[in-house]
Amino acid sequence: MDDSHQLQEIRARIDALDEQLQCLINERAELARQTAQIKQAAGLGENCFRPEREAEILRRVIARNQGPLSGQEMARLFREIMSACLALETPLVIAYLGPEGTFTEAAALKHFGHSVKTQPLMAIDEVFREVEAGTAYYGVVPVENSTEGAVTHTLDRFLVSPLQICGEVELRIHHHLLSRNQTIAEVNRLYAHQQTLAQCREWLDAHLAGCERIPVSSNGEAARRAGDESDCAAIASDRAREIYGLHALATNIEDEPGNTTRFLVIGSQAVVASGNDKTSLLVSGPNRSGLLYDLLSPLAEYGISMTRLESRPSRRQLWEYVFFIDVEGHIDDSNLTTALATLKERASFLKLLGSYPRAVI
Ligand SMILES: O=C(O)C(=O)C[C@]1(C(=O)O)C=C[C@@H](O)C=C1
Repeated sequence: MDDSHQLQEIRARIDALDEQLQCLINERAELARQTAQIKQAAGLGENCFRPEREAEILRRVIARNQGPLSGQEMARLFREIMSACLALETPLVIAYLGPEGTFTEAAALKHFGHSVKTQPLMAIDEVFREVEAGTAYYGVVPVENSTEGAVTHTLDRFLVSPLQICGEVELRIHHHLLSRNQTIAEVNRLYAHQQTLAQCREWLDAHLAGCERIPVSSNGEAARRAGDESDCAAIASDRAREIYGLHALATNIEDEPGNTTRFLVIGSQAVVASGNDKTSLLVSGPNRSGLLYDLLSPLAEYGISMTRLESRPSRRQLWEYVFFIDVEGHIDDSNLTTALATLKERASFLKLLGSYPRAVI
């Protein structure tokens, strides 16, 4: 049956708009290329990625959006346009905790868009090393989960690394039970990252009580094994299911429906203020009564909101701790600069891990 006249008319208007959009996107790409030439001529380095500028653009897209597409959806489209524009300037290499199909890969692509070159590595430590060596411009590593708390490997690595935090990514985590088999009854062994096993504990106790649970380095690795071996399953993402050709025996098996993981973008670049930023610090002092109070009170005094506090063994002295603190604001904000000067006088060790834009998408 022929398409109606009305349908043809609407499609003609869509075609005309697509043509305009395509011209406008290319015009934008040409301008982005010019910004790269200016930055390079001014000796601002070969890395043209500007986290603060991207965050400002994405926030503006969301603020002015009128629908029917949602602000987040529109921001994701602009995220990809900027990613393609940047790829014309510098092909960014992003190292992440792999293998392919991990949530860290999804976080890296959410933050940088799909026009970057991703480099999967098998351990958090390797991601830090690759960025420290300059082989990758940035790295993406998990830092905390809303159900299970801190990723201690990442925190501990900041004690010795010269890298800065250049950004954060938040990702809703959905876990699926994946296998080559068609039924749960055929599954005798289960692979997943230790944190994932913990995030699905109640579901596993109810549905796979007798099954051996084997922690592995990542959910991507778990899915890879489930693709190679019979009578086993993995807990991993939908992307891992696609990559390793597995069946979903059960979907969304995480115990907490709001399960979210926060990732950090690490690099060697100090990021300029974007207008809505966070700053991360590492601080410690000799154990004494009131130490933590003394370290935190300058923040309260200067009206700085703390979004996170985590303690870890200092690894220098028994029962001495370092505190990882996230606050709102940028290090160039005068109240934060003053508060940190006071804090520094009271601490034996203070390291600024970086100021960076709050996650936008
Ligand atoms: O404004 C710049 O400095 C650009 O390089 C352009 C642009 C963009 O596409 O808008 C591209 C990459 C940067 O990360 C930020 C913005």
